[in-house]
Amino acid sequence: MTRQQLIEQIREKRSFLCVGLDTDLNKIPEFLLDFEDPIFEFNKQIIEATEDLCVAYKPNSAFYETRGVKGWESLVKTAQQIPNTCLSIIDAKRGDIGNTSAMYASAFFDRNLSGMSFDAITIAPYMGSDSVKPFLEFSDKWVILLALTSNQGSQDFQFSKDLGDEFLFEKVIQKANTWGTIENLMYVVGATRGESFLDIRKHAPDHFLLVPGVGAQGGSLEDVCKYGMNRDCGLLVNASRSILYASSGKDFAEKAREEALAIQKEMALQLEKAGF
Ligand SMILES: O=C(O)c1cc(=O)[nH]c(=O)n1[C@@H]1O[C@H](COP(=O)(O)O)[C@@H](O)[C@H]1O
Repeated sequence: MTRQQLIEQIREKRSFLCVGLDTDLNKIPEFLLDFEDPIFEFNKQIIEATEDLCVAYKPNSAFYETRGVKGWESLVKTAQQIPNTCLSIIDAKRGDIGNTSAMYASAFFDRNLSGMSFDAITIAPYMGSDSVKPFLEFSDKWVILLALTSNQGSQDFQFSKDLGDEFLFEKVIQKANTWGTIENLMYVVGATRGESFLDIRKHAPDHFLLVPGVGAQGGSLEDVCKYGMNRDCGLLVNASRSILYASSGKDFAEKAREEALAIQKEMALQLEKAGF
């Protein structure tokens, strides 16, 4: 999915919601355990219940890898289930020496090899340009680079100023801006970082930002929009647990839809306010 197509989806659906598919066998409704592939069945019903309300889905690979071969099969089927009106993001946080990154890239981008062809992948920037470039070499694919994460530990390195008068996350963005373009590179910025979006937008005014941390982690959608929205919206706001596990009963998909709808309505207001 291109940047322009993504913007069109946001405009049409009045939403910049990304539903995180962090699907945990211990948290899904018990009756699904009778299905041959409970994780896939859960994802399928969540996708069917929310696809008109969101513009992206983000399975986090950890939740699938933890189940070995079975989990990998659920992930492949889930990837194929994501409609092409939504950006498909694999949250794998990869990055390694060049030839290894090339293997990771084909694992998630090359349908002929792996059965999966995600539109985008999350990448850690720590190993530098040659660890990121193999992902950027795939045409029509996106790298979503960790810039300022939502967790407490982001203080350890990302807010360090040891290299001068700017934070490390600002240096990461400045450098990475030379690796990709606004057409194939996004940054992860946690919703829990409110006013830091002003610093991010100084360095990346036009990039899309993937913003996890609303819902279960307590980030404010209003602040994210106030400080982070640009003229193309420029935001994909992720919620995982608050949507997926809105109910643990038979009505889980319906309740997930209600939760997604509440977020979408707030997003529509914010888009309206921004004249988008
Ligand atoms: O890259 C991510 O998506 C990510 C980055 C970050 O800074 N914080 C963060 O929570 N995430 C992911 O976003 C999702 C958040 O899930 P919930 O807190 O349940 O909405 C999880 O899959 C996290 O791994």
